[in-house]
Amino acid sequence: MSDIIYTKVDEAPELASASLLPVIQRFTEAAGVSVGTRDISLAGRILATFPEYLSEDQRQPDDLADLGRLVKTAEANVIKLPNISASVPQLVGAIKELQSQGFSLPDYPEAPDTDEEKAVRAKYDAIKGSAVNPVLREGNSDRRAAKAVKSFAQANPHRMGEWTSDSKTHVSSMSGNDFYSNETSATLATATGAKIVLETAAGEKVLKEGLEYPAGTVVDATYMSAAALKDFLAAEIEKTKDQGILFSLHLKATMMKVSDPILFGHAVKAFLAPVFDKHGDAMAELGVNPNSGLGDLLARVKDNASIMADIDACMAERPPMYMVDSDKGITNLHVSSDVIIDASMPALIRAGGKGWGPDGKEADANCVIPDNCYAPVYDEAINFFKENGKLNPATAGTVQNIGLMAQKAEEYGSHPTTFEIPEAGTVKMILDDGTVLHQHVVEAGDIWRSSSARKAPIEDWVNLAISRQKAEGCRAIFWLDENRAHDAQLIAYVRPILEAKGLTDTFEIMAPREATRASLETITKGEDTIAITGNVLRDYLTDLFPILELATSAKMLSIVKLMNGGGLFETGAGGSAPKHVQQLVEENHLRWDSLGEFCALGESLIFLADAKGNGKARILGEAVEAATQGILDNGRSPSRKVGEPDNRDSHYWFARYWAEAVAAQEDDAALAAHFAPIAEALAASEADILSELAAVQGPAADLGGYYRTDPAKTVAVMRPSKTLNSIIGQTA
Ligand SMILES: NC(=O)C1=CN([C@@H]2O[C@H](COP(=O)(O)OP(=O)(O)OC[C@H]3O[C@@H](n4cnc5c(N)ncnc54)[C@H](OP(=O)(O)O)[C@@H]3O)[C@@H](O)[C@H]2O)C=CC1
Ligand SMILES: O=C(O)CCC(=O)C(=O)O
Ligand SMILES: [Mg+2]
Repeated sequence: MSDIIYTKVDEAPELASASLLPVIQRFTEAAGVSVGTRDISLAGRILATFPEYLSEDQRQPDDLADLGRLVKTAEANVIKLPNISASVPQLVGAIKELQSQGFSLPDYPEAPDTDEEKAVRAKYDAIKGSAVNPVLREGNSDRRAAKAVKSFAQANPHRMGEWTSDSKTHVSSMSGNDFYSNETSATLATATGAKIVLETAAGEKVLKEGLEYPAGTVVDATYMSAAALKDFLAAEIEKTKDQGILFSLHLKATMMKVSDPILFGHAVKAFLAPVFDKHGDAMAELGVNPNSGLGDLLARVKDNASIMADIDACMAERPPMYMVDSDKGITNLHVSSDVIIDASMPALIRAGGKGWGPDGKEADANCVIPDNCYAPVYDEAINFFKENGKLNPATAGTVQNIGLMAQKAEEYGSHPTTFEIPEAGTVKMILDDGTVLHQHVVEAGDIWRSSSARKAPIEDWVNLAISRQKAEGCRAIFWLDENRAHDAQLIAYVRPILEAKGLTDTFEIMAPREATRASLETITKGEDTIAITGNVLRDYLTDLFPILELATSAKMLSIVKLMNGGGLFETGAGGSAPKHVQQLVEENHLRWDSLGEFCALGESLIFLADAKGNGKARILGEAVEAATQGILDNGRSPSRKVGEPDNRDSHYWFARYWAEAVAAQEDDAALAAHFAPIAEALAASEADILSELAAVQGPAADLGGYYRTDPAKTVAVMRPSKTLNSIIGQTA
């Protein structure tokens, strides 16, 4: 096993790796540190799942399972880049591409019938959505902007859209019968097994059995009423039209992979309600599944003139929709994975409450976020900016995050314990001793979910928050709502730990709405605060605040202190930026910023130095920090425009600053001597390297695939400088 594992992923970060990883492997070799890879890409995970369909030489090991074991050991040192959490259209796209590349994989069974089809579907469904992060995250999360990154953002503030008090942008959520209002929660006194059943007039149907919870686990259950959701969506569509603003829906269908595609499907149905009323049967025959989005729907009905005419007539009556890409006519309801609330809401807030309309112009929007668990965060942020005007990134303090996520804590909606209820009845969670822990009376179509958080991760999270607050000395708030069932159980864990340590006055506990306001007030004053949150708010806030403070979450330091002693270093807090790949393919310019990778690499090397007593690794790690500073100080980050320096140029500068920093240090003369000629060669060849890199920009680039690019073509595109390659050498 290599000392450090660098994950192979998809899209923009994977392209960046083709250029950056050879530098990392070459430089770390000098400290006796090996950097290997494990494939967690969507394509790689698909291939690893179906060996029986592949020839011997096409088969791939199950690297995710391997990493899942590694992160439970003290030896783990993993640099984790963002990977695709696939929606169904993305999964189907990846399968088609792999089939076209000669992998005879089975099709994704849309409506599985035979036992074989059902088995294939179950395997594909396990790959869907957020299937990687919950396996690797065997620790809680510590996300913040490194000091250098925050200072740089203050000295070079990005443009922010203006907020005015008359903005019509607002958040709309259900008035009840949602996950928030129906939640029940309990902490288990002893370890137990459990099952989930649906009792109907016809008898008992087991939804899930074999659940096992250790003592102290907080177990919740709740449901959203489909009828209430339907009424809510219909009313919001009308209200949006009356207000003359854009209709927008914000969900996280990738991470909440069971619940949120269903909510998304309800919105598609509500928007096209008259069309579904009239043509429902014909559309079902054409294979339309509203959960797959408007894009898939249109592709299936395009040859039916009568349905198309009714769709056009319906859309003409509807409010304009918030667009993902107005040039290409891609709406908010086209593909569920295109609108990811953690990125979409902050982008809209950063823009002064504006979204793009179908006419390509900016407009105010109704931000529909059906459930009330976390919608108040965005609602209050919008209220705050309407009252106070936009945030000033030059003077704003920072909101750091300590997030509960270890051992699949609070994996709402992505759980194997989330169900779309097939028929009316009572859902019960029954413990092994017969106790009914939770029960809800439900109707057909309601979405019922249970999630849990174990005792050890909760205690670890509170202790991590205590140590981070001690290190920073700033305000620290537990974002917990005492009126919410689940949060009340967590508060019962938090208070005694704080009391026992005499820290009750050091920490505040506030509901998300109040905590949002308090945090915005704090950073507006130029002060810092730590948001100590559950898993979903960890996700939401580590995009919201970075996007306001730094323009992007790509620059975040994202450390997962694994509970068994290892380290997992995530890069940034954002995703895999599909738009960046598109630009590279069209005009050979990659605007992906690898600052997240640089930060993670520095942390990983210093962690390795501590864990293995490797002094050379520490020197390399400290030099990475100096190089990252150099990138910022000298403005070497990628530009967004073709013809200007891109990701590849930034890697050249990173390699050069890194080599120069090692060559300049005096603690290890041998290491300095090893790096001096590399630094000199990089400096001496600056003009040649930069002109070789610049020469390739402009024309289209061929990667030989999207989900599984051709390795040789990718290297040719991402390493176009012969001079740089001769200094760095080949990938190990
Ligand atoms: N941890 C993980 O594994 C995560 C995976 N994802 C996955 O990523 C995909 C895309 O998600 P999406 O929500 O659109 O989020 P992204 O974070 O990929 O994109 C939002 C926007 O942020 C900017 N951005 C993000 N990263 C960088 C970077 N390194 N350098 C420069 N700009 C950056 C880009 O803005 P611009 O276009 O203006 O340049 C981008 O379009 C999905 O498949 C999703 O499932 C999402 C979140 C986390
Ligand atoms: O796992 C995912 O799909 C997304 C994770 C994410 O957005 C995050 O951790 O910030
Ligand atoms: Mg996120």
